[in-house]
Amino acid sequence: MAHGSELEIIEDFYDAAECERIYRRLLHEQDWPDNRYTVAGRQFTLPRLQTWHADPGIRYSYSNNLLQTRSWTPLLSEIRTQIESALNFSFNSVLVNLYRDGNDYVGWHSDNEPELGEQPFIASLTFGAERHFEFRHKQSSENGRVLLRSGTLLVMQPNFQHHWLHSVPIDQNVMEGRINLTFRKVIPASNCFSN
Ligand SMILES: O=C(O)CCC(=O)C(=O)O
Ligand SMILES: [Fe+2]
Repeated sequence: MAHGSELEIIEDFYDAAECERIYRRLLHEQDWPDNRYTVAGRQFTLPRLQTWHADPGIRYSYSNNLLQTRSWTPLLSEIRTQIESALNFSFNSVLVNLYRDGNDYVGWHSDNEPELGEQPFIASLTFGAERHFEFRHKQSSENGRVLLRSGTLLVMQPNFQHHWLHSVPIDQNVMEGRINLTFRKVIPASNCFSN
């Protein structure tokens, strides 16, 4: 595929029994906020539910405009440790998305906020319903999609954010929920603006 090594898909990172256990725990343990937000005086409804967890001192404009920063739950910490040792990389934050059914989605975007630095490396884990993850090149007409099954680890190399947009579109055949975790490394503000 054209995206080559920019996107790596590791199926069965968690087996079916672990996926079931993790999905249930996340669904019930996360204190899901309302998805109606007011930003700059304008109200909008996010087409999914989200929570944002980060190490102390980590600020992220996307989340701070929208979401309060929460501490790591024991389950999220456990998963972080497993992802970090598999990928040999340390993350300091995770965005948790709940797609309640196939009507919930995320529109076209790339995860390239300045706080993620020049080389944003993102690890994404899926639990629950399978959904398509679509991508399209920012300059050319190239595009593609992969089916993300429960337990799949998707690794987005920095160039993926540079060259491609991605989305998880509406799929009206999907009746079940899906929880996606994207582990990120936000550069602390003090380093971001030095020199
Ligand atoms: O749910 C997914 O697979 C992708 C989520 C995503 O793109 C994001 O949180 O930035
Ligand atoms: Fe994303």
